[in-house]
Amino acid sequence: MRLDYLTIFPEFFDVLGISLLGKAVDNGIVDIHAHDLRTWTHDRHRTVDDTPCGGGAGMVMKPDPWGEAFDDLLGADPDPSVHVVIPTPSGTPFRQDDAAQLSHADRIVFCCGRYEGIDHRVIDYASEHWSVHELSLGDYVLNGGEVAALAMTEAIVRLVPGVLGNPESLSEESYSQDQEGLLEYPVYTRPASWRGWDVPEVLMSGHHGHIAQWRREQSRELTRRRRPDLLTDE
Ligand SMILES: N#Cc1c(-c2ccc3ccn(Cc4cccnc4)c3c2)n[nH]c1N
Repeated sequence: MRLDYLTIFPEFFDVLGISLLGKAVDNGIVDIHAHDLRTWTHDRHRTVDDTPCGGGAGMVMKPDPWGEAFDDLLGADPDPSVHVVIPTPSGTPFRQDDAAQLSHADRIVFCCGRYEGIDHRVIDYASEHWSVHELSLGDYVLNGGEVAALAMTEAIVRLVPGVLGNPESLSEESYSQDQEGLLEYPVYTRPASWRGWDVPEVLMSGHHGHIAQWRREQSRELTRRRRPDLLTDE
């Protein structure tokens, strides 16, 4: 899987060389390239923004640098197997299903905007050539797309075979299909008693059936309290 990031802050993506994703890069499972969008500017000030047509506060990212970056990175031939991910507050919510689908992609280009966003014609042009996903990390406002791209990257890449040491752990996580899309149950480790708090007895019983039942009940109760929207049968 090749991941490209178009951004005016490429250093944001230096962290991808650390930990699990770093190992995935070292193992050749993932190939990461961060690009400074100003590479595709031609004026002395390396300008990437301009005033919004129709007025309004702030600045909008000019289309030209993005178009020239697309030309260099992707060429002009349409290829639906290339996925262009545009983090945006107006995007559809990024969910585990999106991460799962994108984990099968061979190529993903993240377009990280700043200011008040990217000239919409960039999205229109990209949509004619590649598979475009306008996605939002959540219902809060960030200053740009980089943090969202990092979070989406981790959610996607950890699902790629060979990246996680123990793929079985994926099936027991919150939002995973094996968990019926419920929140994950509380987890514990040693010691059995810590500052007056004990590990639930059932988890120390060695009775796998009782443990599985307790975990299902915990997941449903936690989901009922915190995320009733995830419950389908109530
Ligand atoms: N994904 C995602 C996001 C973003 C986000 C993503 C890209 C950009 C490019 C610029 N801004 C600032 C900005 C602020 C307000 C209005 N319009 C733009 C971005 C915010 N904010 N919140 C999310 N969940």
